Amino acid sequence: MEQLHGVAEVRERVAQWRHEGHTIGLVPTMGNLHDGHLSLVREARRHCDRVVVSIFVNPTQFGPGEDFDAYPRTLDADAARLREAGVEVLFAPTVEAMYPLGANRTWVDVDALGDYLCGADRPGHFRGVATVVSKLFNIVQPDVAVFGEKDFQQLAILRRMAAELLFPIRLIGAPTAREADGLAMSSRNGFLTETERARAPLLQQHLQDARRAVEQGERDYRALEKRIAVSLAEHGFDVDYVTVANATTLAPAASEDRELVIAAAARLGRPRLIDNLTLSLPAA
Ligand SMILES: Nc1ncnc2c1ncn2[C@@H]1O[C@H](COP(=O)(O)OP(=O)(O)OP(=O)(O)O)[C@@H](O)[C@H]1O
Ligand SMILES: CC(C)(CO)[C@@H](O)C(=O)[O-]
Ligand code: BAL
Repeated sequence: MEQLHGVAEVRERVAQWRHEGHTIGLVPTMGNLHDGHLSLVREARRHCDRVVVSIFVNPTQFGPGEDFDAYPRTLDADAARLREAGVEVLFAPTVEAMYPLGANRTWVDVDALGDYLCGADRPGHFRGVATVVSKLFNIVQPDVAVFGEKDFQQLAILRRMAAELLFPIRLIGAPTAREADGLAMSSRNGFLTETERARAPLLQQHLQDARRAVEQGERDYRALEKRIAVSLAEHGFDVDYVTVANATTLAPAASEDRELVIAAAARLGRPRLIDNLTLSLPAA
């Protein structure tokens, strides 16, 4: 596995691969890799014969007071895992490489989809994500890019961005990898204390309770969201949101919507955890 830090080096390697007739998959990450990330690598491998994983803790998607400085940076351990997984290139750029003119003035901002869920609590977050992913797409120019469904809103925004900006890249969503007790894997789980870690699967369990209620006919989604949020708070979560949303628009679901996503974000001690479930209701 090659470890590249410069934009020009990556472009050169990709040009060589193209010349040799290879297909290229990209898996963008912020590092501190876990089995969820490796499942994205395996998915990329299913579609392409050359895989690039990027590791970049992108400053423009963190708001003031968020954990940019504290975000775990474990490049050597990550590189070892990727080498073992058979990845061809690890692209780990510096901030200067990704933002060559300093403070960024060119932004990719996807309207509307960013207004809900995490977008409401993290203003500017998805603008930072869409901008940096555009830069990565521009550098690597992959055939396929793989993202996790754990970040459901991110995936929806990036799909829209790729379609509207005419990136000739197929975006693939990969299912959320979970610990044995159902907790969605996340780099930030490492910040949980032992007691918090034992409680953390309750987030997923509450989403399953909500899904069961909807399957059994509950259509007062606002009341359901409130019930779930109150119960999470009683279990020690500091809830940002619990939302039953339209899976396409991400707006709060109406009773006639059929494709739903039930999503939540809540702080448990230090980290903010997110999770979601999707649900298709039969035509009314
Ligand atoms: N449990 C998981 N299963 C599948 N994909 C995941 C999982 N966790 C993260 N991903 C995906 O990996 C990619 C990189 O995410 P990232 O590096 O932010 O990891 P993370 O563990 O989500 O970190 P954090 O939650 O602390 O931001 C994203 O596409 C994300 O959706
Ligand atoms: C897609 C991404 C790598 C962009 O920085 C990040 O938002 C993430 O890790 O999900
Ligand atoms: N996986 C989401 C990236 C972030 O929380 O900034």
